[in-house]
Amino acid sequence: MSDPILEIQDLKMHFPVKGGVFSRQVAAVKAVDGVSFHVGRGETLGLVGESGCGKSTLGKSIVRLTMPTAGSIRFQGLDITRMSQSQLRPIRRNMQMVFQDPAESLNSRMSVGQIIAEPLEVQGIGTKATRKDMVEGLLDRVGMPKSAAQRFSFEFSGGQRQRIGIARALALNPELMVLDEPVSALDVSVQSQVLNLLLELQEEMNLAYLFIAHDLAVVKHISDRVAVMYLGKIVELADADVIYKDPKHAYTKALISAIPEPDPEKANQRVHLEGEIPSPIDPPAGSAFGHRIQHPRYEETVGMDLSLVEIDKDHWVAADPCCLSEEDYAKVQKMRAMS
Ligand SMILES: Nc1ncnc2c1ncn2[C@@H]1O[C@H](COP(=O)(O)OP(=O)(O)OP(=O)(O)O)[C@@H](O)[C@H]1O
Repeated sequence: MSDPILEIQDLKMHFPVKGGVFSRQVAAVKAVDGVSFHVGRGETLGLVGESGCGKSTLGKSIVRLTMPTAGSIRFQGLDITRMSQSQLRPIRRNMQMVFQDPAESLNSRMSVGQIIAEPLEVQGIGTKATRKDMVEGLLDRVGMPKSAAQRFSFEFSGGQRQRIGIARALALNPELMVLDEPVSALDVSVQSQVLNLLLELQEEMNLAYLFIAHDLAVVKHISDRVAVMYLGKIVELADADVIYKDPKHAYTKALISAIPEPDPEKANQRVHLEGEIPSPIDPPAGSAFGHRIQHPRYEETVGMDLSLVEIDKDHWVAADPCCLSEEDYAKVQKMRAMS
């Protein structure tokens, strides 16, 4: 394993739900509910799961756009979980976030040059003249002409706007980028161009990526490891090729089978995801996926420890009898007893 740049331990982000005449907290949305993982230097960890499972909330907590409810975030060995905004300022140089919708995340009243130069200005880097050179260098790095600096982001296509967003995130020479569905809003042909750009930049700058996506197809080519998230928790985590070739969890298997398959015979073997995702306000007491698929062993899982167990080397899966084959569940129990 490469040296971890980011270590997340039992992270929780619960949003209060207020009600009644006194607007008191009556419940909580458990958007992220006890997540642990690490990202190595220069590594890409893909984070996948359906809409609403807590991926964006997790990404925003990691770059501390929100203050997590519990758990810890260590970045470059420093505990940043409860740091104030002023303490975070020097750290933000090294960790940046790129958002899904380039149109929304780029200020339409600023020129592209101003957008890219803004983080440099905030950090007090360079003079106006040197920042101009830096902006041109950054545009060149993401495959855009220097002349783009004088124009506005809305004058560009979706793919070009995402390149501008990436140039802005690169301005401070970060070591970690949290990429929240950076290609989901783009056409398939443009997606692969932006993914290739991210791969090139990673190689050049030894960048680490936390790459968030809602389907496994997008993260397949870019990730070293993949974490699968369901209702605020990680249910499986392993090397990318292991996740695709030997998935253990029923939810991972369902996500894999949703990847478009040109071979009609294989396409027929699709596992359809049935039922509704349970609410993160009132999650099931037992297996959240078992509850969704109305698994006959669901009741057994109420109050059970369903946390991750290392079933094979570096392959972690939730110890959930509703979601594993009998053989894998027996193995998981054995591994847990041994640890
Ligand atoms: N500020 C907030 N206040 C209350 N609930 C929130 C807030 N932000 C997110 N949530 C809820 O937390 C849950 C997780 O949302 P989140 O956006 O993190 O999921 P996601 O997996 O990124 O989904 P998507 O891909 O649709 O963005 C959802 O139920 C959402 O409604």
